[in-house]
Amino acid sequence: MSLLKSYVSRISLIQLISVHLLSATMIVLQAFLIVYIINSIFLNNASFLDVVFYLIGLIMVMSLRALLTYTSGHIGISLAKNAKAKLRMQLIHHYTKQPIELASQGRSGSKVSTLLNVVDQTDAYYREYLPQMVRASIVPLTILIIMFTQNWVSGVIVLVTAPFIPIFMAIIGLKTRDKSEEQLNALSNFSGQFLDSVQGLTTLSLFGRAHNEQDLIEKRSDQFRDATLGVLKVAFTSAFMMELISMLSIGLIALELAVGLIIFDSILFTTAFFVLLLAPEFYIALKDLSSAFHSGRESITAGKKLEDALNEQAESINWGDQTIVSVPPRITFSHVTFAYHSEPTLNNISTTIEPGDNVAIVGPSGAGKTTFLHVLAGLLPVHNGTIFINNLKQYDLREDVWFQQLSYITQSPHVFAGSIYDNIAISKPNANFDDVQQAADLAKLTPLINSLENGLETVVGEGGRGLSGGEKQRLALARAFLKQPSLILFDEPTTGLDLETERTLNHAISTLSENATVITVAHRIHTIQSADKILVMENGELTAEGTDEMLKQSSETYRALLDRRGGVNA
Ligand SMILES: Nc1ncnc2c1ncn2[C@@H]1O[C@H](COP(=O)(O)OP(=O)(O)OP(=O)(O)O)[C@@H](O)[C@H]1O
Repeated sequence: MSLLKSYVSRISLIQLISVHLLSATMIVLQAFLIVYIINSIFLNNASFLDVVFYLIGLIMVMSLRALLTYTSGHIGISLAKNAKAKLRMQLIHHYTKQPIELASQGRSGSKVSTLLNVVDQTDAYYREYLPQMVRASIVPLTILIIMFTQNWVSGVIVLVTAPFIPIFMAIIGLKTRDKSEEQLNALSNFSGQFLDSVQGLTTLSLFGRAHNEQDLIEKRSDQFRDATLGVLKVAFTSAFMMELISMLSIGLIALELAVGLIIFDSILFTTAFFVLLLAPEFYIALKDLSSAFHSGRESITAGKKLEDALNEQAESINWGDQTIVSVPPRITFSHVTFAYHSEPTLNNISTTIEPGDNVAIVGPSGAGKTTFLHVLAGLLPVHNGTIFINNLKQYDLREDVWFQQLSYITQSPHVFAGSIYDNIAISKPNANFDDVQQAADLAKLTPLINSLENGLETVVGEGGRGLSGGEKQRLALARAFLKQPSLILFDEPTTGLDLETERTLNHAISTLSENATVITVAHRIHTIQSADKILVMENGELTAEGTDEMLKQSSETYRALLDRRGGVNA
């Protein structure tokens, strides 16, 4: 609730209050003019000319009322538009700021659903709930005061019956809160299931599970339909109850007025008529509030969900404002520890990597090699200890300065939906066409590009042409050639690449390493043995480091690793 409220500006609130104060005045004026005109024509036998000014006045009041209703709606719509845009920006900012450990936890489908559907559900709060709340706190009160001044008995009837509407609203509100939470969860599950299934369709088909997944999607879709119908059921019951209460109340007022007018002769016709015209206006304002309250409840639930999503916190890195003076930098790990959960994944790691070094990280699966690269890259925060870059604490550096120095070639580089050109240029936004072409050439992408009808402009990624594992690696290399980083982190593909791609990779990395430090999670004997320094990791610890020659003598684990790769005597 407070999140949604925080997007309501004071100016919009003042505008809404002014519009509804004016609107309340118009309602009273309209009833007065109708009573006056009818009384003049039917009881005082006035001519058309006698009342023509009042008629013009009535038309103007009615038009103004319509204009005020439109203005109130317009304020609500622009409030909703601005708030939704800000909410989406806040969410995107939050998601992009999340360290990869948190980013990889949540399902993408549910995040997409939060960003699109849940934000959309807040719409009703600004468009209906808020304007109606303002209206309901001004219009009924004004009418009630006027009624008391005219005929206190009618005022008392309204005062006694009116609380039933908020009481019902509160009961229904409690019921809809659970129902709309149910509906939002069902929608989020449905979206998550659908996106995950589409993304994993190949795997599912290979395991013959596509039909099971289809059934699951159908089940989730049914759950969402049932939850929606549940919400609608409550909404219809609520509308029926509101209608009943207001009809009975207006009937009661009419009866009381009729008794006063006909039997006791204690009330004037004009007063009775005036009160009778105002009574429905009183209940209309409350009924509108009740239906707005219903949509508002859904929005408030959505707001809570958004608040939860925004409050989902993981330790993030607070970067400083220092720059790197000399590149490639000297990198020093001093007692660095990192844990995804309770057990440390990197445990008390200390080592120094000299500028221009070619370092290989080896170790059994799950030893923490990739995590080492993530932590050094600044994608995961160090929990204990410090990484020094040229004697400066890493986090004292400016974030953009640090990432400017870095290229990280993962095992499966991401290909964005866009042209090959855009996918390469992403690493250096101000690059010109020749730079991009040269980078593609150095990464040996040119034969592929030349074989395509649209060349560098060929659309790849989602909605475009697919790329093979080797082609993705070359694309990542082209990004690195374009960027010319001073530090290259490379997670060597474990899957067998064809000889040509492997040769290209070797050649490209050695060209890039002429002006950069290269740290590779290495799987191939050649990479390991040609490294200046090898780090041996086991269970998150750095158990040995040195050259191939040194480690063959001193490290049992290293010998075993080489042995398994058939390279102990290489
Ligand atoms: N996002 C994550 N959340 C929780 N635990 C994780 C996460 N990523 C990795 N781990 C765990 O951390 C440990 C180290 O993983 P890491 O990927 O760094 O190992 P690795 O040495 O690179 O393994 P491999 O050679 O198989 O790629 C593993 O036990 C892994 O299960």
